[in-house]
Amino acid sequence: MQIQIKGVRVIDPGNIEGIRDIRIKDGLFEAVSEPGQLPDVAEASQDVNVIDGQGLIGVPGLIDVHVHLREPGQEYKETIETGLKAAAAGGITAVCCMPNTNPVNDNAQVTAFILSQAKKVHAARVYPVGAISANLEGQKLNDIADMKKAGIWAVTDDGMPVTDSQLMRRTLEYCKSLDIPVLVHAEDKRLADGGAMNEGLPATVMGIKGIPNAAESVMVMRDIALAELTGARVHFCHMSTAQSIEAIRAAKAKGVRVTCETAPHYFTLTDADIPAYDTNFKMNPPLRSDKDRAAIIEGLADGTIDMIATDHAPHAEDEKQVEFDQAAFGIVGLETSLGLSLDLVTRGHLTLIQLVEKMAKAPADLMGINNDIVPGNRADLTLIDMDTDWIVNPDAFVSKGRNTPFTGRSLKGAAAFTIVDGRIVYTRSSSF
Ligand SMILES: NC(=O)N[C@@H](CC(=O)O)C(=O)O
Ligand SMILES: [Zn+2]
Ligand SMILES: [Zn+2]
Repeated sequence: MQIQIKGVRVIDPGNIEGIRDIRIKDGLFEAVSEPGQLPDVAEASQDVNVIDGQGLIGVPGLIDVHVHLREPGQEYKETIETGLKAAAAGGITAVCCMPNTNPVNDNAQVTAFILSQAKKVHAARVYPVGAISANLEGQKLNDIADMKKAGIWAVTDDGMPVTDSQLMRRTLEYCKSLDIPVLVHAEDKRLADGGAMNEGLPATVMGIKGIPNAAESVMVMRDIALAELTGARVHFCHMSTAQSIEAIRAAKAKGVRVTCETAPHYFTLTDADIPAYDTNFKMNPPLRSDKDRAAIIEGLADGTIDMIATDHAPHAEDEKQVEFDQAAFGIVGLETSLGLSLDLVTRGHLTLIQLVEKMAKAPADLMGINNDIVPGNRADLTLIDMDTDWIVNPDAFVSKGRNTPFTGRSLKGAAAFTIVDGRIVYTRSSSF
């Protein structure tokens, strides 16, 4: 299949910013030219898919470095197929899947299984992340070198912190020698102490046990110290607090090799927005105060926060339709991420170029892949319609998960086309 995109505004930071015609062939970008320079499609062969790029923005395929696909083992929540299709519907061309499946992705067989399942699906790509410790138990280090050979690009015990600082030091030394990053779920379980939402007035009013900011930031500070000690690459997942951002800002200024992500809910919502006992607003880390939300936006704007990832965490209805403190932590995010993130541009917090850096370029840098829109590179591309107004309706989600706090929210901007490996894997229908 060939694709020709005419007159699209391309934003590929550091490479292109302007109107271009793009030709895609055999999975690769074949030509990227100033408008009017490509031969007319009528001259080309019949199987050319022509897209009128007018009014659309073309960006390198969006990459989400933090997604829970739930397969193997919890296919009732999500499968690799539904998750990768949901990603495509959200304009995301590649996802990194967390290892907290059942069995855990703590060995090369599970990694190979995930890759083989993904191969059957024509949607987003998958980049598996392996577990640090056997069964995420924080005791025994896995054979990370073997998993790397099978296809992982990073490790994490996400969902669980690595409580043992010595094990974390060994992990960082091991991963430094393999040149792969360690993704940190920063949580001090003793400080979190079984809490279910942010510690503060809203929790007190609802009578729900709170989780203090320090439950996150003390572990961020510990792992900055260990990154400094070992020289390893540390990436902090789902940052939610002002104190974490302050610590990472200082670490970067010192030259410590750390990066971090936040998720759309942390720059969009606060604990004061949680309707009484609504478990679709429950996730880990929890929604914080307005001061934290402001610090997250500031961190995105000044570059302290490198990227936006969803922490897409689908759960079944019966895991959410229980008392707040009993409900599963986590919300879905793949299909709302772009719309919510574009709001940062609308509100003037980020430029569109900065947003593309946070949703496509910085993730690629972390993973060591090149997603520039240049001839010869494989064609992963997201075409964004900035003007489309739509309302979040979980019943229309491609994901099996319906657990979103954004039901009924009006958003502006969405993926019009998602192209992976030179194939259109998603086209937005006009019925939205
Ligand atoms: N974020 C969540 O609230 N839940 C995640 C685990 C995690 O990301 O820590 C999950 O797997 O459900
Ligand atoms: Zn986590
Ligand atoms: Zn997660």
